[in-house]
Amino acid sequence: MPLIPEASPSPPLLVVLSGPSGVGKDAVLNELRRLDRPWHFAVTATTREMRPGERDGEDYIFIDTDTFARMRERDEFLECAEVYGRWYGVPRSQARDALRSGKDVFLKLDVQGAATIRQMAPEALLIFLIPPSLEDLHLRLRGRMTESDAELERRLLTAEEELAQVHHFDYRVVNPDGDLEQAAADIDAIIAAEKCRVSPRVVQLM
Ligand SMILES: Nc1ncnc2c1ncn2[C@@H]1O[C@H](COP(=O)(O)OP(=O)(O)OP(=O)(O)O)[C@@H](O)[C@H]1O
Ligand SMILES: Nc1nc2c(ncn2[C@@H]2O[C@H](COP(=O)(O)O)[C@@H](O)[C@H]2O)c(=O)[nH]1
Repeated sequence: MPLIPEASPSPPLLVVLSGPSGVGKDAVLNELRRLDRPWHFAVTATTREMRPGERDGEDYIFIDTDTFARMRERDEFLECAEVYGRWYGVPRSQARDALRSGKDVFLKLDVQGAATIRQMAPEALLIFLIPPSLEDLHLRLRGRMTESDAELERRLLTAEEELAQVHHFDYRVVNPDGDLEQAAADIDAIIAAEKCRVSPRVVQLM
């Protein structure tokens, strides 16, 4: 009798979407939401100010520095880091509960955050989003009009350092100019391929 291959659903993935500031992580994540897959998009807590058009609890959970520090002391963050002088952290319960319910979980992190997750959960799937060129990245960040000139300069300098870290990731996806659908389709395809692995990634979070 021929063997029947293992056909049970593969375990949920912990997907980190990283890349330099302004490359389009949020824009691509919004595109991915539209695909309506069984995915949970973690909402990060931050101490930075809300930008015009942002919604508390949807784009970020906006909290003050004392509240963040208390949550950090109580070990309530799966990962947290100071980025550009503000604190950002993924609430642990959010990621854990979604994984337990069988959903793949997306985290949007800077490169240092991706490295922390790799150490903590080596089976996490790390995707690095890159711009078609540095010039495109500059134009996107400038065009967003959310940073002062000094802050813009700081983010662009950091971006060059971060782009050199691409080899720490499992996949790199280009976010082509004016074609978010392509970037989202590439990520969707990566996840579909991961679901077909003979030895699937198994993520265990504390
Ligand atoms: N494929 C694209 N083509 C053209 N513009 C884009 C594309 N993707 C994103 N943008 C624009 O680039 C700007 C930065 O995008 P976004 O805020 O999503 O970046 P981000 O990587 O999430 O940044 P940050 O890390 O600072 O949160 C936005 O104005 C967005 O509309
Ligand atoms: N390490 C982490 N980095 C995070 C997290 N949430 C967001 N970020 C990164 O911060 C910068 C700035 O974001 P902005 O919204 O203020 O422009 C960007 O690179 C994000 O990827 C997190 O929970 N941990």
